[in-house]
Amino acid sequence: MTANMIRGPLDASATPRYTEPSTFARLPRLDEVPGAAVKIIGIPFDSGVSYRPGARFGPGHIRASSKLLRPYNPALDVAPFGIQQVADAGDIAVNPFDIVEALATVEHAATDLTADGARLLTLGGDHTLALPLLRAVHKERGKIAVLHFDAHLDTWDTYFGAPFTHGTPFRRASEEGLIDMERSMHVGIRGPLYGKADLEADGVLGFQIVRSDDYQFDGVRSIIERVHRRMAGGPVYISVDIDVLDPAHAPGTGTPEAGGMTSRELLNTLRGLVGLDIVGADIVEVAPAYDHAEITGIAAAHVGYELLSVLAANEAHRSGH
Ligand SMILES: N=C(N)NCCCC(=O)O
Ligand SMILES: [Zn+2]
Ligand SMILES: [Zn+2]
Repeated sequence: MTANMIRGPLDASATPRYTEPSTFARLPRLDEVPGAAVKIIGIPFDSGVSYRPGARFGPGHIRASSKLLRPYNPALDVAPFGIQQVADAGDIAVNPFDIVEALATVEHAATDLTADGARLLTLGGDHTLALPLLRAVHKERGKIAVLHFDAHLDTWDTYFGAPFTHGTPFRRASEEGLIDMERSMHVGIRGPLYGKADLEADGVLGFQIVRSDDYQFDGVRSIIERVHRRMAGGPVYISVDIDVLDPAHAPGTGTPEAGGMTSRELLNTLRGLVGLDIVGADIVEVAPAYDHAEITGIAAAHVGYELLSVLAANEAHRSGH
């Protein structure tokens, strides 16, 4: 596709920002364009949560909070919607009463949406969704490194005997052999655990941990270097649980933990990922009922914008634009 055929966001000086049904960043819907290299997909599912419900309303809230995003990202000197076609593919309708069925629906929809080689940016929904999204990516690319931003490990075994919950996706994914355990990391971990054994069990799986406190003691640059040392040289899937941010920066989430990173630290970390082979990403656990003044929605929208900017910068580099 040539550059002048690419459709970008609606022009805010011609169509005010608060008109039109919401798509992410006011991008076109997938059915309005011939195809898209990057597809944004909402998954309104929160049947896997252990505490406050409400992340099923995350996709709509993130879209509503993304209307102010502009086409040029000066931090990376890139136009995230101008290098390749990005489109909003709407929502996947999933069964809220049957988690196993919902996960199968997500896996199949993600497989269909990426059959043409497109990459997915998923708006959740709770963190259970990372499992079917990794299953779909694994079918295409084999074992993938996971860069997991979260206050929580999400490698617990079961909750009330249930294997598929928002606290267990990365345990199930590693058992299923989807993850390259030599190259995967949790970033932003903090807060009380059930016991020291949680960390030991996670270490046995093979994740490396960057603690939230490392941001204070080591700084963003050194963490970006750690990520590249660990993850370069193969496919990387990025999963962003919005509770990686401090509740001051993201109150609208189901299992908040004090002592998290700032949105500036997270956005700068994401900008540092240019050059990694990013095969897909998700933003999960946005629960608008606990949000105020769109604080969490705006943070999530900017996380999405930076992820799209990294994909665009990689594509610009690849195609020599
Ligand atoms: N927010 C996510 N994904 N997981 C939190 C699980 C914390 C718990 O119930 O102990
Ligand atoms: Zn979490
Ligand atoms: Zn999580």
